[in-house]
Amino acid sequence: MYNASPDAYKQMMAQDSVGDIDKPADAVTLTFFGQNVVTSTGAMWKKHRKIAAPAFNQETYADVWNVTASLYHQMQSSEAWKAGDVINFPAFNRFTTRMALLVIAACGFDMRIGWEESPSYPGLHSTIDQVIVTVSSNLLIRIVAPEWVLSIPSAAMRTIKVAYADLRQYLTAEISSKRADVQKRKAVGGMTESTDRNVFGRLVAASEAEGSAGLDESELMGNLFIFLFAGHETTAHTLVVTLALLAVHPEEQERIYRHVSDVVGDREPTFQDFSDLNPVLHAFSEAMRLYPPAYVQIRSPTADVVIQYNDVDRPEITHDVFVAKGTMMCMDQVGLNRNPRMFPQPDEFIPSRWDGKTTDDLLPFSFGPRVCLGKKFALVEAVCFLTHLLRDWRVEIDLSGFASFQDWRAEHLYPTMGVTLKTGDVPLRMVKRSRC
Ligand code: HEM
Repeated sequence: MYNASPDAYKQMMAQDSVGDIDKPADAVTLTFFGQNVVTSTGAMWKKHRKIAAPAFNQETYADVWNVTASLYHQMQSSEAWKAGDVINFPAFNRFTTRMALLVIAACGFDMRIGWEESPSYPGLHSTIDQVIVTVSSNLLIRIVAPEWVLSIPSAAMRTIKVAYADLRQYLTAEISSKRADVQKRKAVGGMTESTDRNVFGRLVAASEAEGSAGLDESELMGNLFIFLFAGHETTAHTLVVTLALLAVHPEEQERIYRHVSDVVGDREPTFQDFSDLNPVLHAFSEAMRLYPPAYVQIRSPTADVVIQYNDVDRPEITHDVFVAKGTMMCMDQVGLNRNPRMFPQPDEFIPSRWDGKTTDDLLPFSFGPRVCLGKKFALVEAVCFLTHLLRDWRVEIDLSGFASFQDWRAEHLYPTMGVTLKTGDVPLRMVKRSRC
């Protein structure tokens, strides 16, 4: 059964894993490093969520802002950004991917890698940032292909196989070093460090706990992997799409620029500004509505359920839909987010449609008890990055060779559906604003 009704989606997801709706076990595929908070169901999911959730707090979000801002400034000082006042980037998504990866590495794992650094670790075949990018950009092969496919003697398969082995080796070494660190502090009765409270610290500590509250080694590994992956791909793609859509809607971009200038003037934007930067947030939300990265959620009722929806022509009338136990439900995020009943002119980029709405209305992050754990993390990172960039640069696209924006969009913003929904390389032109 396909669902593109936001009302029905909210009703179903409100019961997700706590009522009569659950993830069907055979629809879950990201378990090759071990069960984790995304893949597990029932009591196991509750345990994983309880362990990881406290790591997502105001202290973390302030860190996300500061790390993103610092990486932005480092990026600005790098060679690629010194090419002049007008710079053409053939694949701007590489910048947003690197940004999002380094932010989750720093704020989730305390791996503080500079913009131009590529740390290598003993025994790994490439630098750790390359390893993570190779692993996450080849997830689909890993999911759909049987294990033996990785042994096919081809350079591509070897690269993937080696990257997976390297990531496992790296995470194992990081776990040992974190454990040794915590033990040392405990032995001298020392205080816990703030890094013990980030998601990595909490997961490692939980792996030391005994009984049903603890994580076994495979669950620990599974969660570390999922946070690295979920924590960067989705944000990176939405960021580049936001910039491309603002490039073809210069009036929206100018509105944001004026707002940012009014709020922060010439000073450095800070985390305290976050709640005053709604136009930036709304541009990101609107891009995510049009291109929802997690484009489908599969659910199945564990008992017969009844869903209500309002009549299309007479919304005051409610209909019941009976959904039998075991029905496979495909929650279609593209359909939900382009449903004209909730989003008039659904295919248009209209950031102001989010004015007066709350982030509960942002269905691309899901809804209910299993709403995305990294939602605010992603929003803070996005608002910080976009605020800095759009204040310093005007973003444009090069339409030469294209009859219209539609043609450009069909070529460069064509979504492909792999593990997440993403586009190919997005070429963008940056034109320096006079204040920098
Ligand atoms: C634009 C960015 C993001 C989008 C659109 C997004 C979207 C989603 C969606 C739709 C789900 C529900 C999936 C399902 O139930 O089948 C989800 C779950 C999750 N996300 Fe995100 N996500 C984003 C960023 C992040 C970040 C930055 C992190 C971590 C730092 C993260 C961590 C998680 C986790 C751990 C879950 C599982 C929650 C649970 O099942 O209890 N996400 N995300």
